[in-house]
Formats: sequence, structure tokens, C-alpha cells
Amino acid sequence: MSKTIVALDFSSRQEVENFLRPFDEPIFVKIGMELTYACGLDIVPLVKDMGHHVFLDLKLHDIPNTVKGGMKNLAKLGADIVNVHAAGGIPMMEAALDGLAEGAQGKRPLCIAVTQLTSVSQEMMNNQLGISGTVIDCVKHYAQNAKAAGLDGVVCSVHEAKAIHDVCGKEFLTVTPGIRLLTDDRGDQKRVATPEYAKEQGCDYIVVGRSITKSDDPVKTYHQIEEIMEG
Ligand SMILES: O=C(O)c1cc(=O)[nH]c(=O)n1[C@@H]1O[C@H](COP(=O)(O)O)[C@@H](O)[C@H]1O
Repeated sequence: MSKTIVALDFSSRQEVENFLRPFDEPIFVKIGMELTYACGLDIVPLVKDMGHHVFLDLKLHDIPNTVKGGMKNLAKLGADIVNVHAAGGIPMMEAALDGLAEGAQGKRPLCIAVTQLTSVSQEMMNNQLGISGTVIDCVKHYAQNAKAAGLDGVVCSVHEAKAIHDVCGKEFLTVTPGIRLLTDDRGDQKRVATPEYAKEQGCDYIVVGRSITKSDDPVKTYHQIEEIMEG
């Protein structure tokens, strides 16, 4: 599986098909709320049937019983990875796994937890969200909770990946969005890093949206980034 997950933040099936057509190999894509709210969940088996790997990013965050029921239904779609918010707590993450085990036909999807969104800065976490301490300590703590619940890994920024591997082990997945090329705008992202730095920090997967989807040559940009990650 490739190490670069392309965020298909589009609002129609047509845009997805236009984007994927020029790729002559299976790639790893992320289907999030923009696309599912526009096209419905059927977009997941549709993209899977084209041969691509799918990270279904719906960030479930609710009471355990509701998350369990939601995951039971999501498990049937055949996604490779699904996610929850670690802020929902250990019982909620355990319930997510129970739901996946009940719903999966065959192997369950990997389940990872979002720690602190990459759009959250240190200042914002302390002063808006009311969480004291450093981002890295909060992210490490959430990662340890995710591991205790039996999850397969976390979503974090590149800047926390190494510390997470140190406390949770090398096999515990770190999936890192907030990736920017040196020439890109940060946009809404706060904790950003280049693919080179992600590789250096040992991130298992990077999630890249606009740097690829809005590139003049998405296939070329994808391959340039994937070469850095695989190198
Ligand atoms: O769960 C995610 O994928 C996610 C978590 C996070 O902390 N930050 C984050 O940016 N993402 C997603 O990663 C993608 C990043 O997109 P770009 O900023 O365009 O590269 C978006 O689809 C976000 O929804």
C-alpha cells in the first residue's frame, strides 16, 4: 500500500472520476465528510471497486452505543481504515471496535483515532479548547488511550509522530495530515510539515489533499511525494 493517502475532498462523483482516471495504478485515497455528504456512502464501494484503497474519514464522536451502531454499518462498506475522535474516550473507542467486529464481513477495517486536529495550534488548544499543557503531551496521552482501547493507530501531526512511536511502539500507526510543500499556502492548517520531514520523523502514512488535488499535474505531484515517502 502506498504511504501517501490522497484526500478526495470533492463534492461530486464526477470530480472523483476525473481525478482518478489519469492514475494507472491503485492509490490510497481518503473519503471524508464533503464527499460522503454529497454522494452518500455508496461512493466507498465504488472507489474500492476501481481498485483503490480507502480511508473512510468520518471521525465518529458520540456515546459508545451510538458509535458502536455506526461502526457496525460502516464496517460493511469494505473501507481499509476508519476513524473516531480520541476525545470520545476509551469506552467509546472500544465500542467502535466492537461495532466493526460485528459488522465486518471478513477482516475488520483498521481503526485509528484523531488526537488534536492539525488545524489546532498550541495557543488555541489552551485558550479556546480549555486544554492545558502542551499539544505534544495531549496528543501522546490521547494516543496512549487509543492504544489502551485496542485501536491500530492515530491521526496526528508530523511533529508528534516520533513521540507517539516512542510511547506506543513502532507498529502503532501514525497517519499525518497537515502536509505542505515548501511553495504551498498553509491555509487553515496550523501544525504543518513537508513530506521530507514526515519521512524523517517515521510517519507511517501522510494525508495530502490540496497540494495534490489542486496541483497543475496531480499525477506528477503525487508521484514526487510518494517517491519521497518510499525513498
Ligand atoms: O482525519 C483527518 O484526515 C484529518 C485530521 C486532522 O487532524 N487534520 C486534517 O487535515 N485531516 C484531513 O486531512 C486532509 C488535509 O487536507 P489538505 O489540508 O488539503 O492537505 C483533509 O481532508 C482533512 O479533513
